[in-house]
Amino acid sequence: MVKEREQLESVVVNALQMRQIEDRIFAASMPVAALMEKAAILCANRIQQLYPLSQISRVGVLVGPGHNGGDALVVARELHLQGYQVNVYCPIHKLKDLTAKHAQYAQNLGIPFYETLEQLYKCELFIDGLFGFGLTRPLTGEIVEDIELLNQWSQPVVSIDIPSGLHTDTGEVLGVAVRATYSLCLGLWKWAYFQDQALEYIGSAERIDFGVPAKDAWAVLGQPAPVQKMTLTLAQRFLPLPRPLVTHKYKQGHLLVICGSYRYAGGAILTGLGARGSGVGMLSIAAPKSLKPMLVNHLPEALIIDCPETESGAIAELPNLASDFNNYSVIACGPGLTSDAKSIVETVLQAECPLILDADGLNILAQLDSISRLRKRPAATVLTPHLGEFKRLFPEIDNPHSDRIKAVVEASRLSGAIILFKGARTAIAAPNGCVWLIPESTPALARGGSGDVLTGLIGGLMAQQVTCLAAIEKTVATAAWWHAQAGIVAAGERTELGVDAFTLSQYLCKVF
Ligand SMILES: NC(=O)C1=CN([C@@H]2O[C@H](COP(=O)(O)OP(=O)(O)OC[C@H]3O[C@@H](n4cnc5c(N)ncnc54)[C@H](OP(=O)(O)O)[C@@H]3O)[C@@H](O)[C@H]2O)[C@@H](O)CC1
Ligand SMILES: Nc1ncnc2c1ncn2[C@@H]1O[C@H](COP(=O)(O)OP(=O)(O)O)[C@@H](O)[C@H]1O
Ligand SMILES: [K+]
Repeated sequence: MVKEREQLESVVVNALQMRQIEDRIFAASMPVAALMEKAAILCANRIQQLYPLSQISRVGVLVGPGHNGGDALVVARELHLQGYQVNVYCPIHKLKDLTAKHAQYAQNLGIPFYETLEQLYKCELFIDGLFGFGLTRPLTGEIVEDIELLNQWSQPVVSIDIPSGLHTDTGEVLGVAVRATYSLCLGLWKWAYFQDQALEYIGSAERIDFGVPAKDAWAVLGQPAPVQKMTLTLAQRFLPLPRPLVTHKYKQGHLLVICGSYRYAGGAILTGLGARGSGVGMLSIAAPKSLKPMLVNHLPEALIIDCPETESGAIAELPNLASDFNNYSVIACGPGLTSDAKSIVETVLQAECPLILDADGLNILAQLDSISRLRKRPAATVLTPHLGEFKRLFPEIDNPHSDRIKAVVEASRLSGAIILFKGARTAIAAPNGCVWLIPESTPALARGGSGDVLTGLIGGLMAQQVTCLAAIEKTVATAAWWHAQAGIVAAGERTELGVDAFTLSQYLCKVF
């Protein structure tokens, strides 16, 4: 049972799936009112922990017409019974039956209901129960003005299930949305919590586990669930630890990194440092020959393969390497190559081992119009685009930022590759339909070179796990989670301004 609850923590659903799971619970005779009571009492308890009566007393509760409003009224009732001064604002008068019952009871308890939001301006805390996952069309009219007013005020806001006005799946703002301090996601994590465009509305995210039966979740989603968030427990499970006692360097994976140019020399170092952080057994770096002294200086453990250079200082060719690709477990190619290294990417695409393409590797892939070739490769390909690279690679996918989860799934389907779509909430999709979401990160990582560290880390982890390649996407997601956590730990110690890419690489070893 414990394991099942733990598994449910990593499940991420869309509104339709949540509705289907809920319908199964109700069909099995759970009373709707009892489920609401359970979920909302847990919310009330959490709100009291966050904002104890000793610190605030006056609470404004915003109640919508559906069951999100019903939840809010249960919270209002409980806080009132605990001694908070609760004021309710219920802008839409036509309520669903259960919500109307709770409104009636709250009024009978003597909780005051007000006609305008302005009348609640003295409240020290707001509970947002206007709309939950039932919101599908844009908000209009007075409610828009109410939410705009609430957003202008400085009091904390706790949103129940999701900030009102956000689309549960895409995280899109439907006209206007509440900017929450905390969002208490009910039951199972919803997609919006992992969509970049929703983040500034969600505030701190918490899940309220009201006991969704695992069998209902698996019946709707299948098992394992197709969309999951990475957790510490899972990341630890997917790491190549413990190492076997009897092993040697080549058994711990041999990563070949192909990167750098005279112009972008640092990209080669940072990718190498990311690989170093992964614990990979052997690291080889193919780079323009003029970079060799510098690379040896920074990465004495790496084998540097010095390559002839173009006039512009890019790698001109890979000496003897093309025939030797079989010596490597994995190849990571791209950071700092410049667009002059086209032939290198062409050559690397012929390698028979798993391949990670990043940065200029991706731009060249787009220029070569070679996405369709990836499917013919005998081993897995991992592409790690940020939004700009994503658009160049997949021009047929409209507005990928407007639903990053859908976009990454589509990109993986189109290319047959594992796609890691970088962002504030990085999303990873595999051709088998599995999606992994990275639940937290830090804007400290929005700095040149942090992606290079990630490429090395992914490559190094994959190289160590090359024997279980059925689950490459798990390894890629573990690397992305690790990278984000290193950023969080580093920013915690050094502020968000203190996490340059080199520093980030030094924090990788502090995460686990
Ligand atoms: N899942 C679970 O396990 C549990 C779920 N629970 C809770 O139920 C919530 C879902 O409840 P819900 O289905 O009643 O929908 P909700 O989000 O309250 O809003 C729908 C209402 O808004 C209305 N409406 C829609 N758009 C509108 C617009 N633009 N402008 C104005 N009105 C608009 C719409 O009206 P209609 O479309 O019918 O005209 C309808 O009346 C969920 O988020 C969670 O909090 C918990 O109680 C227990 C466990
Ligand atoms: N606002 C943000 N919040 C969290 N992580 C971010 C944010 N912006 C960027 N990142 C992360 O930083 C890395 C940047 O990679 P990339 O854009 O390739 O940079 P570079 O090419 O300069 O190395 C990615 O892993 C991305 O997910
Ligand atoms: K809400």
